[in-house]
Amino acid sequence: MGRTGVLLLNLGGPEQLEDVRPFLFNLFADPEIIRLPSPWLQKPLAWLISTSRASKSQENYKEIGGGSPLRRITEEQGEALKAYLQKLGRDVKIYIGMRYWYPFTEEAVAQIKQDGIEELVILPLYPQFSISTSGSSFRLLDKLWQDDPALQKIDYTLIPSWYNSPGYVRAMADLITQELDKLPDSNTGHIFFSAHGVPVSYVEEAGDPYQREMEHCVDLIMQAVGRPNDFTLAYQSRVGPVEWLQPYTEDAIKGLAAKGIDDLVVVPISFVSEHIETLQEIDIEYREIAEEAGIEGFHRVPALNTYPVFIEDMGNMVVKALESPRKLFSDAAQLQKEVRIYPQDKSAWGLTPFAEVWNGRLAMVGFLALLLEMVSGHGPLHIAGLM
Ligand SMILES: C=CC1=C(C)c2cc3[nH]c(cc4nc(cc5[nH]c(cc1n2)c(C)c5CCC(=O)O)C(CCC(=O)O)=C4C)c(C)c3C=C
Ligand SMILES: [Fe+2]
Repeated sequence: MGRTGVLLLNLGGPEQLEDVRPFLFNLFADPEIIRLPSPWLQKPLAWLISTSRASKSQENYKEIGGGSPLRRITEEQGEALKAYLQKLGRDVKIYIGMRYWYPFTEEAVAQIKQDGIEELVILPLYPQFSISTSGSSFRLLDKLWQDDPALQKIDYTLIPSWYNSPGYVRAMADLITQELDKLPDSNTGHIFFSAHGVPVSYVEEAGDPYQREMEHCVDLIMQAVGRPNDFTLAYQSRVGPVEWLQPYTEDAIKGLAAKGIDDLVVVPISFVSEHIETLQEIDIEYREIAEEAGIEGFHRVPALNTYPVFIEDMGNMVVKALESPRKLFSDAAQLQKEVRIYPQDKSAWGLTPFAEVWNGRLAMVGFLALLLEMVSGHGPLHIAGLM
């Protein structure tokens, strides 16, 4: 058996307040996050949005202690995974590749190369596939692999999504039932799945399987919970002026309050670690909305973090992948056929006269928009919901 590695892919988050603006720049510079008709606009727009959004975003990070816990938790997950694999007799090196902050995916891949890894399992820490998350990381890996013949020698297996993996479903059901059992009447708590949203166009135009996988995932978890409780799936954290998947979490909470629901058991479902959208958005913002709307019991199911049933499931997925190398890769190839991940590839590249004129005009508009924002605090980016 050759040297074996597991690459855990994640989003990354700012560790201190000074990191927030450059982190946001990296995020918005990704065409899988903001889809523009021309790649030339990507960086100017990323600069504009990150500059104008930074202070509001910093306020939110301040409320959770000044930075994201994502790196720490991902490292803990990696250590727990390594220990579990060791128990199974597998000596595996774990690498963490974040998409928008340290340790960057590029650094992890350079280390994998330096360590002479021969067999690699690539495991995104997103249970459901989205163009905007796992898709973006896969695209980056694809580019790194294409540019480097040494990487092409690695025997790798990519796990595109795993929302239906039995251990993951069981782990989610365990944490939900533990929370339900704290209620005076465990059968009446309304189970409220709050998933990170994506724009509707990702699903309807680009073929993102995210919503389909999310709905299937919720059904599987509810079957595993095996209780008579009612449930809702809603989508949170929308950014910008376009339509995102509905129902929106805040509207769904208000709707349930109007129906007289007393106990809401909120389940963060699209992500396996605590992060700003659980600790700030759910625990502070949505709690306030729920309480103002008259819901007395707002309970939150913790994220999986290093919950042993979940870590063991990750370990079992890794072992399965190692025992059937490249088998799961065909799923990913199929996925790439179904999902139009790279719409920008279709547009003409190069500094054509058309592109030059429009980039110049848009840069001027952008600059004026930013000035207006800064002077008045009520410019077009506020109106568009990007600040
Ligand atoms: C499955 C999870 C996620 C999906 C889908 C997703 C899509 C998505 N996100 C944005 C914009 C932002 N995301 C931000 C932070 C952030 N997002 C996720 C997860 C998903 N995003 C995580 C784990 C984090 C990091 C949290 C941390 O602890 O630091 C942010 C920055 C925070 C903020 O300013 O609100 C933005 C912005 C878009 C536009 C998008 C789909 C197109
Ligand atoms: Fe996000």
